Amino acid sequence: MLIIGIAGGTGCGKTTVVNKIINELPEGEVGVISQDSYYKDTSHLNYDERIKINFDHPRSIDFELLVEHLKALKINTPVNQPVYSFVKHNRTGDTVLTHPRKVMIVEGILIFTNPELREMFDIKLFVHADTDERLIRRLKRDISERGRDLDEVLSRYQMTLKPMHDQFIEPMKEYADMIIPNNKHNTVAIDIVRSIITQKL
Ligand SMILES: Nc1ncnc2c1ncn2[C@@H]1O[C@H](COP(=O)(O)OP(=O)(O)O)[C@@H](O)[C@H]1O
Ligand SMILES: Nc1ccn([C@@H]2O[C@H](COP(=O)(O)O)[C@@H](O)[C@H]2O)c(=O)n1
Repeated sequence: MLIIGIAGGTGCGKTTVVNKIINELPEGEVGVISQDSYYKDTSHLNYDERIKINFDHPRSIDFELLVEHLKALKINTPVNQPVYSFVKHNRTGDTVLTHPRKVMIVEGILIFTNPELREMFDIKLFVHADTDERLIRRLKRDISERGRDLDEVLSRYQMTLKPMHDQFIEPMKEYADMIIPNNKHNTVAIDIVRSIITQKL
């Protein structure tokens, strides 16, 4: 199994890049695990307590479960990926049965911060988009898809997102094998990654 890690700040385009990579590959050959599915369970908290969580800090992620799942997939065992709700700030209780594939892509803002997980990646990619571009994209996406409003996005940005990005995410570029510039849609980089995957299939 080839395991590819794709990191980068919120709104840089990780999900978009992954979808473009897999869209033109044979179905069933490449699997995806999203770090977002592994936000810790917050059922013990009420909604007002949940919205105060710093979701840009590594401690908000259940890395133990993520590593356990990736190890299971490596030995050909399917896993139940949790489903996460950005509206409720919690896991929904549903899971998605995820089968092992020849190539597994793991994507998420903080995936290179955990040494055990980082060591599991055969290839590490970092998607870069400028800070202002990412904020604009995040605003539009969170308002249209994640049940947020302007104030929510901007206050989260100032209070936690930006400081955590500077402290934990940007320094992870150091570990990347390749940085994908994504201020504009980058078809060349996507073709390169797709051809690396195709060689493995
Ligand atoms: N290169 C790009 N140019 C313009 N918009 C983009 C680009 N890449 C992604 N987007 C848009 O930005 C938003 C965030 O992208 P997404 O892939 O969800 O980012 P991430 O997974 O890194 O948070 C989405 O609405 C997506 O359509
Ligand atoms: N309940 C939550 C959980 C996470 N976030 C934000 O999601 C961002 C990471 O996801 P991307 O798809 O954008 O990479 C991260 O910056 C968290 O602030 C949230 O808003 N609410």
